[in-house]
Amino acid sequence: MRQSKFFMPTLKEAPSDAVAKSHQLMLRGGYIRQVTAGVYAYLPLGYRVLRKAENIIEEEMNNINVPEMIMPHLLPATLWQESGRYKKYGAEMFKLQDRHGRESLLGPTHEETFTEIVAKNLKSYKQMPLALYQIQTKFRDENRPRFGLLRGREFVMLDGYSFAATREQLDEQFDDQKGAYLKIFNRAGVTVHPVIADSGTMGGKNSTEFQAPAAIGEDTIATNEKGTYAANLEMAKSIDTFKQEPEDAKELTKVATPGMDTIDKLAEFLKVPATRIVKSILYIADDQKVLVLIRGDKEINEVKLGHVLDADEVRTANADELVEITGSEKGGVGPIGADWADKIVADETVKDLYNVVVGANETDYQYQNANLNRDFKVDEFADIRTANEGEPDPVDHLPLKFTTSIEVGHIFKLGTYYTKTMGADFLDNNGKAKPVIMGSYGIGVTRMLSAAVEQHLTKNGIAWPKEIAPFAIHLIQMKMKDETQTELAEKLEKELSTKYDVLYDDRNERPGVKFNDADLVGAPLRITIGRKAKDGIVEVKRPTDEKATEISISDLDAMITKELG
Ligand SMILES: O=C(C[C@@H]1CCCCN1)Cn1cnc2cc(Cl)c(F)cc2c1=O
Ligand SMILES: [Mg+2]
Repeated sequence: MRQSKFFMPTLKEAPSDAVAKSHQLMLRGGYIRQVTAGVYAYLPLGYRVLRKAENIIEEEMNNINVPEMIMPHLLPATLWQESGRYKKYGAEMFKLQDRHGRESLLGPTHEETFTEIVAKNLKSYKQMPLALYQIQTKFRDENRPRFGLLRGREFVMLDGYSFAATREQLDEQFDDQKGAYLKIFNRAGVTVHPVIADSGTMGGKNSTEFQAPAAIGEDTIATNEKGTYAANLEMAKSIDTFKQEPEDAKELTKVATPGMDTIDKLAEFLKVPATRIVKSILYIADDQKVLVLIRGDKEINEVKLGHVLDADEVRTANADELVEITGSEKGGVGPIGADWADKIVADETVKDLYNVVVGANETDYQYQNANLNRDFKVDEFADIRTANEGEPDPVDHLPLKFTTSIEVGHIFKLGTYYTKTMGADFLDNNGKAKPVIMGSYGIGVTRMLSAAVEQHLTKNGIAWPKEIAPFAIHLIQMKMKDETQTELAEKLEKELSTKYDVLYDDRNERPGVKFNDADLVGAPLRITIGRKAKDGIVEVKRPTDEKATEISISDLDAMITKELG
């Protein structure tokens, strides 16, 4: 490809609102251009990378016998009303009306569509297990699109769906997909950890996320050094190492603690450790008042709490509700005499405590020497705490390490939620009607490209992993008027193009411009044809090399084969 013909508008500086490095580089390198908030055009350089990633996906899906298809982007609301999800997603769903006033939407994901078009056509167990996938543009009206392709409002997703007659078949399909995903990320040069993840509103208990470590990531994962435990912090479990020596129950006493509205202040004021304080937070779960207790040195994990409460909406009571319901402001709420609570849920760490401090349900008053069962009850104990870095993991009891990461994939064992609500039954081998069992699987393809850049930054640009690099070889000629250089450059372009994607920088630009642009293209191998062409010498450089090295033409092929395969 001649660079003089390759539309690649580079920028010296990225716009100030681009904060993520991958966003800055994709703008500066002319990979993408924003059309409107969170919506991008993929220019030739960006599109080449996108197509390479999609090709890897197509090969790996082929390898597990999962055929590709594509669903419409424009969907009827009726489909989502049938599954009961139309009203569940608010502003994030792109809704529109067609000319006949029919409610429609731009697909944010396609569980309903695959249930309608595929699951409803599977009448016999003999037709399963079956899986299909698409690489398709999704629309989600993110409130704050940011970081370029990391969080856009229109993005490319690989989404696949599996259909099974039995749980065992689903388990197998899930493992096949997980294996294929690990190969896809590996070939795309994106380091990922498969982690235990929250299934959110998708039903089913556990799902697996593929998390790519990167400083810009919005997620945190907890892993141990042996790699035998990895979970999204929303779900991570840790062993509580604190043990309080048993004590005789002392007399319950009420104490004034004016202005002590944080655990640290309270601990200081009463001269007790935070582990002798039990925090009480009032939650409104759907319409239930749930008092949640946790030891003073721990934090409530609201995703875990949500699983325990099994409610659609879980939120903390606001200041007014707090006073109205409990009679106390924040910090003074407690479990003693809390008859207003529909339920009292406590983290497991509250169980083996003696003579603790709890709110007296009166602003600025606490009880000391409160004891479980004598002074207050707990309806349910559960792990609702956020794990802390350094605490032992639940598998090998090794210290948990936290890593900031980007969610680039998420796979779910959906079960029968969609097929039950939308009526996709099949006849099993006993002729009994049963709902098809589904799985759904996804990779954020455009997000994955940004993750690849975040993981392969160089001082002045990108070091693309070779399988998704926009070009494998970047030929740079120093002086376009030099006949010898042109002759060699054109010879190399012709020969190398038979085996590799070659970008030949034939522009009349100064060397500095050419090299700066080459840093942004980030091809695994840069070959410079300059003064020494007449001696049969060129320079080669990888994006991660500090500087170029000279090599004679006769050694070039062997070096390229070693470098690029
Ligand atoms: O998309 C998934 C689950 C899996 C992920 C892998 C590929 C198949 N889908 C979860 N999710 C996320 N955001 C959404 C936003 C809107 Cl507006 C919506 F209507 C639905 C969803 C939604 O269902
Ligand atoms: Mg997810």
